[in-house]
Amino acid sequence: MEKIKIVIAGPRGRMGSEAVKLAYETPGFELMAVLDRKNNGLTLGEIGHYPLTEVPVYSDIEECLQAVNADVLVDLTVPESGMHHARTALVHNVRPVIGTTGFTPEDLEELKELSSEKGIGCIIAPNFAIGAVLMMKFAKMAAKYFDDVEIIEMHHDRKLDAPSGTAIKTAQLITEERQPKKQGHPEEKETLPGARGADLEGMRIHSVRLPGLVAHQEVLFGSDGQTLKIRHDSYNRASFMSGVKAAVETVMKIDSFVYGLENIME
Ligand SMILES: NC(=O)C1=CN([C@@H]2O[C@H](COP(=O)(O)OP(=O)(O)OC[C@H]3O[C@@H](n4cnc5c(N)ncnc54)[C@H](O)[C@@H]3O)[C@@H](O)[C@H]2O)C=CC1
Ligand SMILES: O=C(O)C1=N[C@H](C(=O)O)C[C@H](O)C1
Repeated sequence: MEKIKIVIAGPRGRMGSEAVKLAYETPGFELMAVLDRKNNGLTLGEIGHYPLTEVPVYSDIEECLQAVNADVLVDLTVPESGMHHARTALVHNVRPVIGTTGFTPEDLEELKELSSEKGIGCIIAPNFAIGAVLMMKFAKMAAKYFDDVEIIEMHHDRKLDAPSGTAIKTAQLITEERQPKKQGHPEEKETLPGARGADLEGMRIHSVRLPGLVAHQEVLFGSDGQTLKIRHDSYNRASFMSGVKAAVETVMKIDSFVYGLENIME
């Protein structure tokens, strides 16, 4: 079987470096190039710790995709670059697998349209960890029975976006079951702004940032006399890699836009 030819954006990052390892170690994958903000013209071997002396580094995606024959672009960067990379990949008929979070609803709509115009797969995955995807599915199930819910996401303090992509996706899945409802006391007042967290249709989302954390989330449901807590913890970035692998394999087989790994899990 032919190998899946991959370009990875963000190879020096916490996630990108794990993804490089995955692409390098997976027999069915071939790492064709990486996209880095700097180091254009060098090789991956020269900028990282890998014996990948043949893999070229590009700083410009247009130049990269013209020079390299790729099937899939994996992006693990920042929202502005991620969006530019995903859009450009689709234009070049390269299938995006995007783990970068912080996209706006308009960004997602644009990628959905472009993917449909091109008739090729595009996967946006706010969380690649199987446990986190299950947490989101369970939260959606529970929302059918509980009207009151608060999401507490906890991440390392190098994270740029808040709330996390996972928290937003969880909240969106919950809204598919829950009617909008203002939670808490009808006359509650914040004496310190932000104390009650972000508000999505009346449900509250809280973002904790601390050194020492990796990626954690609790979904707390409450009703008369009982609470239900659904929690997921990622203790390292390797926890995301089986999901990245599954997304790369799946994006080759689909011809549509997918937002969230729960949509491709069997
Ligand atoms: N979907 C998922 O399961 C997960 C998603 N993430 C998301 O992935 C993204 C990256 O996270 P981390 O690896 O922790 O961040 P990081 O800060 O460690 O890495 C980001 C990398 O992107 C690079 N970069 C920025 N602009 C670039 C450009 N134009 N071209 C090429 N590279 C560029 C930076 O130099 C940096 O090395 C974030 O949006 C984060 O929220 C993180 C963990 C899991
Ligand atoms: O930045 C991170 O670390 C993570 N980002 C993703 C998100 O925003 O949900 C996924 C995971 O939580 C780790």
